[in-house]
Amino acid sequence: MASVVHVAVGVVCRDDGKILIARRPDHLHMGGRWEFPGGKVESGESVQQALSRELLEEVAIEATDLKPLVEIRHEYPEKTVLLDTWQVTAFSGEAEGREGQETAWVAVDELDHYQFPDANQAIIEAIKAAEFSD
Ligand SMILES: Nc1nc2c([nH]c(=O)n2[C@@H]2O[C@H](COP(=O)(O)OP(=O)(O)OP(=O)(O)O)[C@@H](O)[C@H]2O)c(=O)[nH]1
Ligand SMILES: [Mg+2]
Repeated sequence: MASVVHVAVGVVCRDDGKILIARRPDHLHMGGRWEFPGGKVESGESVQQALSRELLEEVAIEATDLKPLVEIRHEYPEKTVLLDTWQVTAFSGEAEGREGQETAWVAVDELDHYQFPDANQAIIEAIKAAEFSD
């Protein structure tokens, strides 16, 4: 059985309710599509540590408060991912694509206008559901 890639994913939420998305570089898996920033959990790291590291490396955001949102397991033809997704409710720093990626702050009801990897539909639904329970 192929192994599952454990990925820490951050839904960074600004005070005005907008969410940070970034465009995946063309040469990567799901290149050209928009994503929530994050990356693979490395051995010896907790998922929170991985997420904090990835947010700083990719979009210059220092997360100061994380809460679990949803875990999505998705099978792509080439690999299976576990998207361990957290809401970043407090952070410091100005978001910028440190790896040259385009970034955008998007209202929840505009997320549907962007093309994400297939696994992300379930994350977007969880974001919409969380909005009403806050
Ligand atoms: N970061 C992130 N990855 C996602 C999302 N949705 C999704 O299917 N993935 C998949 O999760 C996998 C791992 O994410 P990644 O490429 O960001 O990993 P990483 O930052 O550690 O990259 P690296 O391996 O180049 O160092 C990729 O196959 C990617 O396509 C998402 O919203 N955010
Ligand atoms: Mg990444």
